Amino acid sequence: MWSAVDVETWVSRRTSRLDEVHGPVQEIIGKVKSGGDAALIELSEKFDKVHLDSVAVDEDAREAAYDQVDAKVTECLVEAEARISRFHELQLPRGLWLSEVEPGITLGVKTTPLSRVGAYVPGGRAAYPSTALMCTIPARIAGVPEICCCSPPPIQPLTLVALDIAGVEEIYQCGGAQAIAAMALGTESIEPVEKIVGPGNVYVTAAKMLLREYAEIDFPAGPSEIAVIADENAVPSYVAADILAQAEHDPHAACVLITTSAAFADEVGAEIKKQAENAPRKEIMAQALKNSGYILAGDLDEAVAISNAVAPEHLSIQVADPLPVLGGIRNAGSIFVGPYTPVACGDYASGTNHVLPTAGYARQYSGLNVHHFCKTSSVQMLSREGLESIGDIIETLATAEGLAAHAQSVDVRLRSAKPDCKAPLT
Ligand SMILES: NC(=O)c1ccc[n+]([C@@H]2O[C@H](COP(=O)([O-])OP(=O)(O)OC[C@H]3O[C@@H](n4cnc5c(N)ncnc54)[C@H](O)[C@@H]3O)[C@@H](O)[C@H]2O)c1
Ligand SMILES: N[C@H](CO)Cc1c[nH]c[nH+]1
Ligand SMILES: [Zn+2]
Repeated sequence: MWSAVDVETWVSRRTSRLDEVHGPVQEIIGKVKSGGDAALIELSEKFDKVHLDSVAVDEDAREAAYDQVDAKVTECLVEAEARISRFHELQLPRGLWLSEVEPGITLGVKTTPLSRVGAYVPGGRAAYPSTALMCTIPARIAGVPEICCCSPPPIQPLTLVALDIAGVEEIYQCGGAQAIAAMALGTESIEPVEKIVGPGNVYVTAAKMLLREYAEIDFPAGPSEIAVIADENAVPSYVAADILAQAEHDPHAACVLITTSAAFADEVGAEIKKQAENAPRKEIMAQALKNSGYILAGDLDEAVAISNAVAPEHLSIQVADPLPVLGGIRNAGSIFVGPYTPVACGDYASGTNHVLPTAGYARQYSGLNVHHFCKTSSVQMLSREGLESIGDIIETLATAEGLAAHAQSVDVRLRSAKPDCKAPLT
């Protein structure tokens, strides 16, 4: 169950799964496109075994959910909300900045929140109130005025409470690829959104990838993963615990230990066996551990190179001198340094976001943050002096491209008599 794996096999196995479900997911998308709400209700019966009269969740259901949630859990969700908000507020870009880069030429950037976004909160194998917070708080902080959320039926009271704490009022009970299709294409009840964020299983992720023509997405965020870089100074029981924490999410979760010590790899294997024995989700863990294992590295530089090739969702660094290792990391969704930083800190309560790219996509994507919910427009303001200083460049290049009207738009200003108009900021 715990054995050595080689990098190439491990990396290639993880990226191949989305193609396998393209057929069924296309079929689901087609049904939602033609059938709207009725298709959502039919697909919920088929995949979630739940009969719905309507997909929309009303305010009464949101309020009633509090009675079904332990008060201490609600309290902790409120605490987590505050910490997640604090970290994401630090990311807020300036609404507008302007800078005079040379006399008469002022350039800048105007940042605008998206108008309407959809958050997918998974709910198949576990309730994910923490993900409800992670998906929606950055959107709220960015200033998105309309945030809607879909989660599989029957929607979990925990998810409703978390969404209420995050300030989300537009909620639908609808899961899987059909939820993504509904948010991207729209139905009678659900207005289409500009962008869809949030993790999910392989059906959810495949639908997000296939519907990018209709709605922008965050990134593929599928079954959870962890890579641990450890030397012989690390604590085997801590490393095993972090591996099992991600393994319990999904049979397709994948965990890899990259270590410089074969003896340490064996100790972690023994700990995994011991800790998994009585774990409530041991069957899921056992499946996930089939996708997992260890890689022996000659030294920490090699371990870093292997980790960068893997590009894990979560990277835990458990070595005596972690900062040089951290410095070498190029590809990782979220990084956890030192023995007292379990990945669960970022999953729930430190404040960082746990919606992260999986399957090697940390190579090109960043984890969810406030910038995912903003777009920028560049801004420029030139005075006559500014235009004079670059007019010749514009006219020469426009003429070289055969675009005389471009050249004329400069010429008409500089060669004609100065009209009675005033440039801003002059
Ligand atoms: N990467 C991240 O940021 C992150 C964060 C949290 C959770 N996760 C991951 O999210 C995933 C959640 O998965 P889940 O399954 O628990 O919940 P989910 O909400 O993603 O999926 C459940 C839905 O899948 C659909 N479905 C199930 N079987 C199907 C089938 N045969 N054909 C078509 N559709 C089908 C159903 O409609 C159901 O509503 C886990 O893999 C977990 O590891 C990832
Ligand atoms: N580890 C998950 C991301 O892969 C996030 C999560 C939610 N709840 C617990 N963990
Ligand atoms: Zn987790």
